[in-house]
Amino acid sequence: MPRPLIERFRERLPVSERTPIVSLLEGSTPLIPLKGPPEARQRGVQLYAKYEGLNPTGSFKDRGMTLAVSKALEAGAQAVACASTGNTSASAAAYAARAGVRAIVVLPAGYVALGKVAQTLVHGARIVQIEGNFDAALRLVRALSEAYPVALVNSVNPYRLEGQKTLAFEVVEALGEAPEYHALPVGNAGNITAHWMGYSELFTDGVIGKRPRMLGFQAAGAAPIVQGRPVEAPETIASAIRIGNPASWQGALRARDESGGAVEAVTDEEILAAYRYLAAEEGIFCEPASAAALAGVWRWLRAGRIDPGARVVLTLTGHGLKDPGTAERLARLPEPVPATLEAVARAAGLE
Ligand SMILES: Cc1ncc(COP(=O)(O)O)c(/C=C/C(=O)C(=O)O)c1O
Repeated sequence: MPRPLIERFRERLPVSERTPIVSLLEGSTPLIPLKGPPEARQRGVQLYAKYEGLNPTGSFKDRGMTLAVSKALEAGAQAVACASTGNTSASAAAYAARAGVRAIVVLPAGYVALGKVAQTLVHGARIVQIEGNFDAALRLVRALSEAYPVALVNSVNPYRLEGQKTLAFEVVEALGEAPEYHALPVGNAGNITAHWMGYSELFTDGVIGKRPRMLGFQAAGAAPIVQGRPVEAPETIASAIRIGNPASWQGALRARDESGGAVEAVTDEEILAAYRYLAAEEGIFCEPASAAALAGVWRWLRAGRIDPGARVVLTLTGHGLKDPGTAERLARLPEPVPATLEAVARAAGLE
């Protein structure tokens, strides 16, 4: 029976018996062994998908939000606030509803794609659209949290990363030790920072004898860390990582350098090829941003950069249903056929 994430890893989290636990039984997601593309099988490389789309709101954000909202309640907050149209706001809204406090989401007007915030609205969040840009939205949620009993739950909140580091604990539990490589998409870079925190804690405590090489992948049109400078107008089909100036930039560099890993860019075409492969060949439907992890590892495999026999964990950060727009845009319905057995069998490829 899955337990609240905070209960499972209490001794490694900044909580006490005074911390109320706000939980939707997040975490405990499956680590699914993949058949893998030929380039992996030929080299005896075993890929695993850490399927974070199976969290309560459909993304890894729930790991950080359960802790951030629990700590906000402990501190007497009456509301939580963030500036995000994506998975962060959906998760904040769900956990605020669970906790019985208000969720406030501040967004630049015109930025709001209803599909992206529908989940947030259904959970009862209060969306505030401002006449300003994203930076202004971030500045205003910070000001709210300083002037009112409102907890800021963007990824600058340290409790978010503390909660997200638990993914590394679950991988080591499942494999018995750390994988040789751990790949994931990089947007604000909170997640790669948190993964590295988790593995480093276990390494320091002697639970694991080595840490994985961290492979972070950005979209080519939104790759500030790869380019070494902020990207003014980031562009990619992977909307969740369309970020030009990552909040945890330094954390990503630390994970890359201390692990002997890399932060590289993959194209939207490579992302979509990995997105289609995971759904059609492995039965795993993740959102485009998540598929960047496989896109990058696939490129490393083709270049012979993954050691033969290695184990590679891919963090698939969100469920494919979180971005139905992309799935719909790629879908092509075939022409109707006569309602006869012959026509249907032929159309189904049985003849
Ligand atoms: C599915 C999915 N995959 C990857 C990322 C990148 O993680 P970070 O590198 O830790 O930012 C996000 C991030 C989304 C937000 O930042 C937000 O929703 O505000 C995501 O939703």
